[in-house]
Amino acid sequence: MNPIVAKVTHEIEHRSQNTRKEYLEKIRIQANQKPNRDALSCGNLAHAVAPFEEQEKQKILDKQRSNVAIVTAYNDMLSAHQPYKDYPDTIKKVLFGEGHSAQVAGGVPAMCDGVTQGQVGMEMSLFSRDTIAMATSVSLSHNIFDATLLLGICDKIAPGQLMGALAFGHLPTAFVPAGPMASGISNDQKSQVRQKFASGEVGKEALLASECSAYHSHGTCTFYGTANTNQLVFEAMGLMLPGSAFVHPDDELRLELTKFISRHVASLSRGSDNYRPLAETFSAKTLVNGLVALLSSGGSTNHTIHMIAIARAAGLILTWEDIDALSEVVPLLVSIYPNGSDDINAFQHKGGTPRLLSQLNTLNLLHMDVQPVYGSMSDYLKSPSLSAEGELVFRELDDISESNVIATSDAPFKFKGGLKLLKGNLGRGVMKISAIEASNLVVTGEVKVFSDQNDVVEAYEQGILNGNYIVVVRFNGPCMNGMPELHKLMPIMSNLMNKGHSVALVTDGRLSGASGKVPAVLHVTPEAAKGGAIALLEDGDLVSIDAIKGTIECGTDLSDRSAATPPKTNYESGYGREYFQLFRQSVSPADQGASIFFNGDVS
Ligand SMILES: O=C(O)[C@H](O)[C@@H](O)[C@H](O)[C@H](O)COP(=O)(O)O
Repeated sequence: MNPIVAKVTHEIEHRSQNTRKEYLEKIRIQANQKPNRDALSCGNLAHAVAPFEEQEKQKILDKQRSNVAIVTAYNDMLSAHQPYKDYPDTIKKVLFGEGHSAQVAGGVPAMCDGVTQGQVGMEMSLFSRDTIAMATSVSLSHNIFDATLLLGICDKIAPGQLMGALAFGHLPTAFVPAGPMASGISNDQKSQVRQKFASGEVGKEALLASECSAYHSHGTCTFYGTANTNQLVFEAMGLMLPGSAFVHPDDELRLELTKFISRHVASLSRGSDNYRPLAETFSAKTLVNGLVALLSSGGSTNHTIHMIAIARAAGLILTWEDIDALSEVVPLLVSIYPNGSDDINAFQHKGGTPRLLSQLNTLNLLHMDVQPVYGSMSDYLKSPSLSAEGELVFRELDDISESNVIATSDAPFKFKGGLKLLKGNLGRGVMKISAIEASNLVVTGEVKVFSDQNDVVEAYEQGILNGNYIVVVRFNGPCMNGMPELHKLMPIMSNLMNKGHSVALVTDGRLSGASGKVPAVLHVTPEAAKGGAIALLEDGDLVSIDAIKGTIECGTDLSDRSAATPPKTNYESGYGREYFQLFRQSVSPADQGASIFFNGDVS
C-alpha cells in the first residue's frame, strides 16, 4: 500500500473515532431490532401490501424472504434517469419470481443541472442533494425492507441517495446504474460552437442545432462531468456491480446487470450467512478508494463537497487536506473530456472502471481488503459480459493495449492527481488541475470583481474583460444563493484565453464537473457572505494564484477595507427559493460538505 494513501486513511479513521463509533452504534441498534416485518402491527402490514395481488402480498409478508426497497429518481426531464421508467417492474418481476419481493419505497426529486445551468433553478441544485437524502430516508422509513436498491445517477441525486441510505446502513444497499447515451457530436465540437456563439460568430439557431446533436437521446451525458464521476467513484467504492457504470441503457448486458444486482442484494439480507450491510461496505478504506478513483480520473470538483458530506453521513470526517494529500501521489490515468478529447463511451470501450482500478491496484493505491456489495475488491478488476448462453459472467481483463484514454500505471498522463487545494489570505479553495495546461497553473493579475455571473457576461460583451484579468465572482456561496454552478462563464473565459489573455476565475460558487481548461479557484471558503476575504476585494487589486505551490494571495493590503455589501438581487424568493431559507441559514461551509445536516458539529 502506498504510504501516503495508508497515512491519509489512518488519519481519517483516527480523526473520526468518535463519530464513526456513534454511527456504527446507531446502525448496530437498528440491525439488532426485530426484523422489520416482525416489528410492524397487522394494521401496518396490511397498509403496506394493500395494493398488491394476493400472491405478491404473501411474498411481501413472508419474513423468510427479502423485501427489497426501490428508491427511484425516475423522471423524463433527465436523459440519464429516463431509462429508469421500467426498472421497478423489471426488479419486481425478477424478485417475485424468486419468492422474494420488492416495492417502490419512494421517489426522490432529480433535477438536471444541464437544464438549470445559468438559470434560477441552479440556486436550489446543491440543496437538492440534502433534500434527496431526506426523501430517501422518508422512503425507507416505512421500515418494512431488508435491502435497498438505489436508482439514481446524476450530480446531486446519487450522493443524496447514498447519504439517505447510510442512515439505514443496516440494510445491504446497491446502486443500479442505467448507463450513458451514445456519443453524438464531440464535446470539443460542442464547446467550439458555444465559444463562437459567445463571440457572435454564430447565431442561436446554429447553437441549438449543435446542442441537440450533443444531447440527443436517453442516457447520461457523455462528458466526464459530475454524473459520470458519481458513477465511476461509486463503482470504485463497490456500491454497484463491477464494470456496470457505463454500459449503454439499451445494451442487453444492462438488463442482465439489473436483474443480477436485484437478486444479489436480496441474498445479502439480515439473517443470511451473506449479510452485508451498507455500514460495513462503506468504511474509511472504501472512501479513500473512491477518492483515489476520483483523482486518477480527473473527476468533478463537486466531489470535493459531496464526498465530505457522504463521509459524514457514515460518521467519517474527511477534509480538503486529505484530498490534496492523496492528489500528490495519485497519478492522472484517464483522459476524457474535459480532461481530454474522448468521452465516457471511449473510456468504457477501453475497459472502463475495471481497467482503471487494475492500474491503480498495480500502483498499490487501492485498499483491496474492503467489503464491496458484490464479492471482493478483486472482483472489481473484472469486466461483465454475456456468455453464449446469455449468462452474466465477470471476466479477467485482456492485457492492456496502448491507449490514449486510460494510461498504463507506468506511463500516466500526469504524475499528480486532478485536484489541488489552494490556501492564502483570501481563504481556501480548490482547483481542478487535470485539464489545465502547465503554463496556466500560475496566474497573477488584477481582479475584476462581480457578484452576479450575468454581470460578467455583460462586462465581456462590453469588452471590459479584454486583458489579463482574474475574474472574481463572489456572494455565490452556499449561505448566499445556494452555491450555483457558474459553468455559463466558461465559453467567455475560454474566448479570453484563446485571445492570448492570461485569465482565471476565483469564486465562492461552484463550476460544473464539465468545466476544465480555465484555471478556476472554486468553493472559496469562508464565502463572501460569511466574512470571507474575497468580500474585501476591489477592481484592480493584485491577486496571485499558484496551483503548483497551492496558494492564493492578494498582494494588496486589505486590512483597512470593509466587506462589500451583498448584491440587492433577491435570492430568497421566487421559483421556490423561498422554501430553501432554512437551508441558506443552516448550510455548512463548502469544506464541510455544504450540508444542512452536519454544520458545526465537527472539529
Ligand atoms: O457538474 C456537471 O457535470 C454539470 O452540472 C452537468 O451536469 C451539466 O449538465 C452541465 O451543464 C453540462 O455541461 P455542458 O453545458 O458543458 O454541456
